[in-house]
Amino acid sequence: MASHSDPEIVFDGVVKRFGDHVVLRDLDFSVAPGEFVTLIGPSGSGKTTILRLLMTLERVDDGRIHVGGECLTHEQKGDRWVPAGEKHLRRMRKRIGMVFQQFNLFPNMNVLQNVTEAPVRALGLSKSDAEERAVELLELVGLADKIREHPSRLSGGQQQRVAIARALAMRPEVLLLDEVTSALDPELVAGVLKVLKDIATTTDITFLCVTHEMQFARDVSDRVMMFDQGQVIEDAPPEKLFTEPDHERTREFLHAVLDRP
Ligand SMILES: Nc1ncnc2c1ncn2[C@@H]1O[C@H](COP(=O)(O)OP(=O)(O)OP(=O)(O)O)[C@@H](O)[C@H]1O
Repeated sequence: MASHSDPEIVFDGVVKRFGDHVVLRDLDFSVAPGEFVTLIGPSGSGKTTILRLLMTLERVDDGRIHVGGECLTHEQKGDRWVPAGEKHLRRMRKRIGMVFQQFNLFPNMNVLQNVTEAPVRALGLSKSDAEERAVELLELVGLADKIREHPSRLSGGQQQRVAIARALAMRPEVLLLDEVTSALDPELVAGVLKVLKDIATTTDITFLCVTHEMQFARDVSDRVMMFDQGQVIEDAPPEKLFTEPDHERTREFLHAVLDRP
C-alpha cells in the first residue's frame, strides 16, 4: 500500500530504445502527490515517450516505473517480478488520464456521451451517476450549454475542454498533458490553459505536463524539468529555472523558445 510520503510517480533507471536509438537512458525522477511538474526540452528529446510509457502505450527496455506506490511496469508472480501482464496494466491504467494534442473525441457521440462513455464502460458507473458527474465537469470546463452538441459543432478549444472533462470523469490520480494547446488557434489557447490552471489549483491530481507554453509552465508548475538527450539535466522551481538556470543547455533552450516570434 502507498503511504502519504510515497511519491506519486517514480521513474527508476528507465531505459527506452527504438532500435539502436536510445531515447531514455537510465532515467530517474519522481513526482510528489498533487505536484504539477512540467517537462521541457528540445524536440525529439523523449518527453512524449515518458508520457507514453506512463500510459502503457510503450514498454520500458529496462528499469521500473511506479505509480501511487505500485509498480506499473512489473508485477510479482510468486517470488519473481515479471513484466506486467495485460490485466495488471488495465487496472493501473485506470489511475492515469491523458489529454493529447489531438482531442480524439468520438465524432458520432454528443458531448455528454463522450464524457460518460468511459466511466460507464470501464468504471462500471450507472448511466445516471456518470451523467450527473459529467454535467458537473462540463460546468467546470465552461461547457454546460453544449452537452447535446456533437464535437464537429464545437471550436478546437471547446473540443479540448470536452477532452479534459472526459479525462477527469475517470477520476485519475495522475493527469498527463501532452502539448494540449498545440493544435489550437492562438485565440483559443488561453481558455484551455485557464481551465487547466483552475483544475490544477483546486484538485489533488498529480500533473505531468509537456508544453511549449512557457508562460503557462511558469504560472502553474511546482517544478520544471529540463530534459535533454534522454536525461533530466536540470530540475528546479519555475522561478529559478526560467530566470537563473544552472545549465548552459537550459539557457540556450530557453533563449531559443522565448525569442521565437
Ligand atoms: N514508435 C517509435 N519508433 C521509432 N522511434 C520513435 C518512436 N517514438 C518516438 N521515437 C523517437 O524517439 C525520440 C523521442 O521522441 P519523443 O516524441 O518522445 O520526443 P519529444 O521530446 O516529445 O519531441 P517533441 O517535442 O518534438 O514532441 C525521437 O527521436 C523519435 O523520433
